[in-house]
Amino acid sequence: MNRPVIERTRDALRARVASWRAAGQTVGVVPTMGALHDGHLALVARAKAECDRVIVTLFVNPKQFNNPSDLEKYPRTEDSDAVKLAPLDVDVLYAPGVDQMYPAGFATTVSVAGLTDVLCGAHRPGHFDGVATIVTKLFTQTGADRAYFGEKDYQQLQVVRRMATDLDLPIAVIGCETVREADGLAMSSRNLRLSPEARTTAPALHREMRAMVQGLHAGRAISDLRAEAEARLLAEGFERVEYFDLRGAENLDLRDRLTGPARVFVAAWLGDVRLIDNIPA
Ligand SMILES: Nc1ncnc2c1ncn2[C@@H]1O[C@H](COP(=O)(O)OP(=O)(O)OP(=O)(O)O)[C@@H](O)[C@H]1O
Ligand SMILES: CC(C)(CO)[C@@H](O)C(=O)[O-]
Ligand code: BAL
Repeated sequence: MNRPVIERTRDALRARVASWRAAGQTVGVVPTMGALHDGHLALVARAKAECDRVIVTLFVNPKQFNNPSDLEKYPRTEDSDAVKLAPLDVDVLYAPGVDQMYPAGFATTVSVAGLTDVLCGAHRPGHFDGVATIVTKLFTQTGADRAYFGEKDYQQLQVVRRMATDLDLPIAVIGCETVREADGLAMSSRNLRLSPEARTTAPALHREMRAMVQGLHAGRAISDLRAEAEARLLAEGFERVEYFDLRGAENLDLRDRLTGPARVFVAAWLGDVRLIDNIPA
């Protein structure tokens, strides 16, 4: 039970990884923006089980925030994050400053076409360019063999897989199931910003996704199911539903019926918090 060593610079991180490599050890990385919860810790536990050494990264990446107020309000809890990682014996918490990741003159963007045009990509302009750019840097800086991402951010997982394949990055991208609260709400750092009342409303999102999947299996039309789900969410106190779609699990192509592997995806605003979730259909 040790708090992880905290590294702040790419060069110090690389020196440490080089010493592990010299000893023939494998390295796993879990990229995060901090405010750690049990969803993150499940990724870390899986990495620990599969790799000799584990790096958790903590960087609130300004380039992926399309909304300045969202960036400003993003929870920052590095000290308690380090405490939460101690029982998992994580080797390094890599928490670089913005100057390490985006030094003066930084001018490169990694952009994945197609997959990023839909769902969150359509509603958060520039978001996935910011994610793909920073994840590319985290992969090259850590030199990890395996990287762990949650299915809660399913579109992100697919974008990162595409990017790693297309750029021949020598790293395996592993997707891990969404960890939920007992009432079905997907764990998320942004849940910390829900008012107590909004927190009691939030599990409706998961309930409505399950109702949608049940309805689809019963042969009902997606347009009717979507209209009913949206009406119920608005009646329960959600301000706005951004999308509520059935899409192919790999290419995220829009579907109007169940054919092959597919998932239901939702994004909705509750107060000033944007919640996203998805489940297999
Ligand atoms: N409930 C969860 N179950 C499994 N993985 C998760 C869960 N929540 C987040 N993750 C994963 O943890 C990694 C880091 O995510 P991040 O730090 O953005 O946390 P988050 O809870 O998703 O925060 P946000 O509120 O920004 O969505 C991502 O790969 C993300 O998919
Ligand atoms: C992958 C990630 C750490 C990149 O900043 C972020 O998008 C996240 O926390 O899911
Ligand atoms: N969990 C995905 C990161 C973001 O919403 O910016």
